[in-house]
Amino acid sequence: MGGHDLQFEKARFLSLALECGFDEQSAEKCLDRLISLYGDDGQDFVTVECCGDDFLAALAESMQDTEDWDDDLQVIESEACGALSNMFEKDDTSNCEADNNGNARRYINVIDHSPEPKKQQSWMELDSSSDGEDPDFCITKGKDSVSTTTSKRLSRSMDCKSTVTQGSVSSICNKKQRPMTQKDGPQILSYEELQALDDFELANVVIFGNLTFRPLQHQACKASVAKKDCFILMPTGGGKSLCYQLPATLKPGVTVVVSPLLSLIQDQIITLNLKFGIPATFLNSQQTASQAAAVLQELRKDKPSCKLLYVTPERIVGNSTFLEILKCLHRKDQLAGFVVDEAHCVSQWGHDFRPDYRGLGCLKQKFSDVPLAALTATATHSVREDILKALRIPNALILETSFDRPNLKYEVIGKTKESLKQLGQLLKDQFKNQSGIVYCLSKNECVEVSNFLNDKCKIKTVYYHAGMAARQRVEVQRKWHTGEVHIVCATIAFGMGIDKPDVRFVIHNTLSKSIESYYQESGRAGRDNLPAVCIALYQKKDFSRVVCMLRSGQGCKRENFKTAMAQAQKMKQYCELKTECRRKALLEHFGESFDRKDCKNGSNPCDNCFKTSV
Ligand SMILES: Nc1ncnc2c1ncn2[C@@H]1O[C@H](COP(=O)(O)OP(=O)(O)OP(=O)(O)O)[C@@H](O)[C@H]1O
Ligand SMILES: [Mg+2]
Repeated sequence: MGGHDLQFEKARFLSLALECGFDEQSAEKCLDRLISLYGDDGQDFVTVECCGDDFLAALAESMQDTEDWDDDLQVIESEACGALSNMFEKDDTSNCEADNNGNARRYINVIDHSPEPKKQQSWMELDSSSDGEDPDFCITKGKDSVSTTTSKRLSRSMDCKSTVTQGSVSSICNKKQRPMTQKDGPQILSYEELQALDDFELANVVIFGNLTFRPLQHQACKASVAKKDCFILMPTGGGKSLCYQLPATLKPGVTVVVSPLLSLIQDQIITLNLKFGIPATFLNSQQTASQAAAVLQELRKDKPSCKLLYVTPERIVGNSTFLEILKCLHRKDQLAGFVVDEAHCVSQWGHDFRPDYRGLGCLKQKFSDVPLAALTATATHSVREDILKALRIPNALILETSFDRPNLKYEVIGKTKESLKQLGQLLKDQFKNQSGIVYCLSKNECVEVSNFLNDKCKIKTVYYHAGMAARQRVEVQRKWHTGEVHIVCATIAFGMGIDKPDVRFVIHNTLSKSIESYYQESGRAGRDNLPAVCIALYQKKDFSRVVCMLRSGQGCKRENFKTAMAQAQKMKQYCELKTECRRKALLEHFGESFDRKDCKNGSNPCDNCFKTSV
């Protein structure tokens, strides 16, 4: 390459760096080092195509970061394990109270998921007063316990006991709750209505407290009981858990659920055992030997009592003891099914690849007749194909709902010079007294943002990141959930297993590292299906910080960095869309075709569609 060409190439490198938000001076220095590294003979290779990524990686490294990235969730994971262990060590009866005969009663929440926006809550009593040996399920009418045809159908396989009084699932008021008024009163299902339900519908009402199914949940339950392999794609908060938890309670035996994080497992185990009364347990590599031994002993019984067993992937892949247990369950006809939750972790092209997930293909290889369900909210077409192949379920029934969340309004706002002031103003103008999350890229950023909002803008906020002590994090979660504080400034550590229905806004103070991450994080808004806003505050400079974070996270693996960069570039493109529909861009990323008119004419058009429609 001649000198002229090198100059030309240098200009291209510099414009690449500027485009990614790096400053010119640092870019020039880094480029000089790169050129000298290749020496005179190797200068032909100094092209953006050959070493653009290496250049960006070196530039990111040279930035002498003071930022404290929050990509190490190990601390939170260890604590989740501790919390889980504690739960199983003490007999938790906090959710129960005694009836007149001294029997423990458990109350569960019934949420009406009718299409009307306002959700109503009522309370239903789970009666566990009869003996525990041979559990039965009965519907009582008035005072007399009448075993109905429906109850017999359910009693064949359910482990939970429930009482539905007055011929209806209705307001058996939880004494711990406020009394109900006419307005927020109970949802009543008449005795006849209950009788008309099929087994799945009845279990959905009685065990899970939902009056209806969401799209595809019923099909997913049916497929599972019919022993079909399934691939379930539903948006964030769409209700994927029910698709395997409900059939697990109906089917004989144990359903083994693979989940990537202990914190997610912790959430599920608590909900299943304490809210729904479904016996569920877990196994993972951080348990003590005696804790694990107790679970294994239970699994070795002829008829284990637990319905769901949660495991992290490393528990399965290459673990011969556990595979033996699975074989033993299988021989006894007690292996009801496998579930791979957050299945995008299987694929290297997904946004959250976990190497151990890749080995889960061994499940179908060893237990070909045991149905496997894979579930995710974020999979592009190629990721989906990759997952089906890796899990060896090429003929799985694909159940897919739209990724669209029509109640979410997507918006990008260019940052001004005083971006924190701008954020404060935005919160005051648009989200006063509303619950929301402000996502930040690093630990120091979330502390800084929270302090600024508190001190300078007089907006009450709290911050959350993985570096805080467990006690503090629990306290932050409590304050936010109870509405004591409306706004959390957090890193991505805040989010796993969060299921707060009334989050009205998610603001990204710094863009996410990929479209998949953005979809997941922004998807925590509006889980109650009411309108909510997802705003990304953007400036080019922030992208260079994302590059620095990716560089620090991917170590020296060139390929990983390259993939991560490609994903981050797409997020950047999303932020830089001038006129195109953001909803369409998000959905098309996941391979879903979408007509822009639906965004324009919908009740929550994205900012670009809103601009062009007025
Ligand atoms: N049929 C239903 N009726 C009413 N509420 C439901 C129904 N199904 C699920 N839900 C509720 O919706 C919320 C989200 O469900 P779930 O956690 O299963 O979502 P998800 O699809 O797994 O989301 P994520 O992708 O974030 O993991 C939960 O609070 C759940 O109780
Ligand atoms: Mg889920």
